[in-house]
Amino acid sequence: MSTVVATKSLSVMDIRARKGGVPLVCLTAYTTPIARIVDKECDLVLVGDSVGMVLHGLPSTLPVTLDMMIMHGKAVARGLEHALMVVDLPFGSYEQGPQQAFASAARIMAETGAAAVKLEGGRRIAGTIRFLVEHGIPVLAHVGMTPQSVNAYGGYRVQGKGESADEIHADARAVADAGAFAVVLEKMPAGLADRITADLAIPTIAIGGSAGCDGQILVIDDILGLFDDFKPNFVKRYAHLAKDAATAVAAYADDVRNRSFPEDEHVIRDN
Ligand SMILES: Nc1nc(=O)c2c([nH]1)NC[C@@H]1CN(c3ccc(C(=O)N[C@@H](CCC(=O)O)C(=O)O)cc3)CN21
Ligand SMILES: CC(C)C(=O)C(=O)O
Ligand SMILES: [Mg+2]
Repeated sequence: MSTVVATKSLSVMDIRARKGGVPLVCLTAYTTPIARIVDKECDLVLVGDSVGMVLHGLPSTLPVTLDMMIMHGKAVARGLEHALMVVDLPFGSYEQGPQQAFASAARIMAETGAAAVKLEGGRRIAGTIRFLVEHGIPVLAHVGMTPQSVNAYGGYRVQGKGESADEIHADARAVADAGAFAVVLEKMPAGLADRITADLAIPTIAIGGSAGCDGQILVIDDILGLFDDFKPNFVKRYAHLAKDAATAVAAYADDVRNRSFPEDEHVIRDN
């Protein structure tokens, strides 16, 4: 009989308890092989609606559907043993109110095994967050620059500069009061991210925030150098895999044209 080491995966309570502690390591994942890789280092893995832009070539996250999120959620779940899995509620699947949000979130949880969902918005969505939490669905909130509002912003612009800092701070407070177990702070001045982090009792997870936040999250393809369409200033590339892939494809193409591939070891002989 094989010995199975019981690897208990992290819960939302474990994430919540990391407030003020060792920073939470978070990344996105969309596929099983990448989930296996990030699971070894991450506390939280997000199946982000960024999947639409990163893997499907869509111009924004707005066309991403609930069915797409569920398909990628199932794939990621197969690769995780340790990290907490969170799935984004896509644009159009929750804004009508608590009932619509619950139906969408319940499908995600039942069909993928996700431990929580993430939705974008502050004060305007706080009632929905409260409803989900009261009905057993943990929520990761997301305030600041929320990409599903790109058309309202007129671009992926920094939010919370100057006067509007207090608006973002009020949004963060509202989602924490509504029962979110943590909140993503996206693309805002570091000073504001620090003030929110000091004020809230729940962990803040930054993407374009501050090193003082309780955790950091980035899109996996961005850190691997696999996504080249744009590079937000908050992205740090730790590898250049698109370049490596292009080099590999060019070498294969050369080999095929010169008949250097296949070699002896790649062909089947009769005896
Ligand atoms: N690959 C990827 N990384 C992300 O962080 C990400 C996605 N996709 N898709 C969904 C949203 C969109 N996000 C964005 C998108 C653009 C900027 C941004 O700063 N854009 C710059 C242009 C950068 C460039 O062109 O190099 C801007 O000034 O609008 C920030 C966050 C964050 N999310
Ligand atoms: C970058 C994170 C926060 C996200 O929402 C996504 O990947 O969709
Ligand atoms: Mg998202």
